[in-house]
Amino acid sequence: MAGGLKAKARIMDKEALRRALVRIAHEIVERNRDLDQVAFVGIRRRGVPIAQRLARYIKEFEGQELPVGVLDITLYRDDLSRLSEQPRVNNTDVPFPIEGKHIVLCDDVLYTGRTVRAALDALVDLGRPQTVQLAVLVDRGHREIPIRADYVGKNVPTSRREVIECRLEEVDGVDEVWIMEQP
Ligand SMILES: O=P(O)(O)OC[C@H]1O[C@H](OP(=O)(O)OP(=O)(O)O)[C@H](O)[C@@H]1O
Ligand SMILES: O=c1cc[nH]c(=O)[nH]1
Repeated sequence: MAGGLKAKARIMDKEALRRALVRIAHEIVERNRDLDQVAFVGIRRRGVPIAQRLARYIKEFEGQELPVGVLDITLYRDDLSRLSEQPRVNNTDVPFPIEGKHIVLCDDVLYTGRTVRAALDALVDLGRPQTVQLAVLVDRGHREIPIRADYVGKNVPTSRREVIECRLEEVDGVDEVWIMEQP
């Protein structure tokens, strides 16, 4: 649980989370007729299991295995100077050409949009995709730059004092989404 924050409400449980990602997987298939040109890129950390799960669902429905890469955007964040941690070693791992591909960029929460902006910077350093589409589990609003998601698991109106906490089995040992607030 995030330090100093109080749990306010659980807004998604394991089943709701599964249903949201299954729906997004179907939407991706519907929107991308040339599925063999689609690849996933997850933003570390929790965007990675989301990308892996979407690829797994598409394999189950369509029998098609799609590549999954990992983007570590720490060094691209425009608020890097405000982060308390030292910049981490860049753990980006996109082991396929993104040139001409339809890239589905995945993250858990979309808030100001600055993480996604940084991810776009990191992506274009790797090549020139045909399109970049954005999939997020939760869109909580409050954008500070003109970024929007193509696929949204759940739109959650929030106040700025609140924080959305996505917990995923692969990282946190449990699948659920909470609204947290300052005490
Ligand atoms: O739209 P933004 O304002 O950029 O916020 C969204 C980002 O914030 C969180 O990451 P955070 O930097 O908190 O690190 P984490 O992945 O360790 O949770 C979340 O995972 C998103 O990547
Ligand atoms: O509420 C928020 C905002 C940014 N990142 C999160 O994970 N939650």
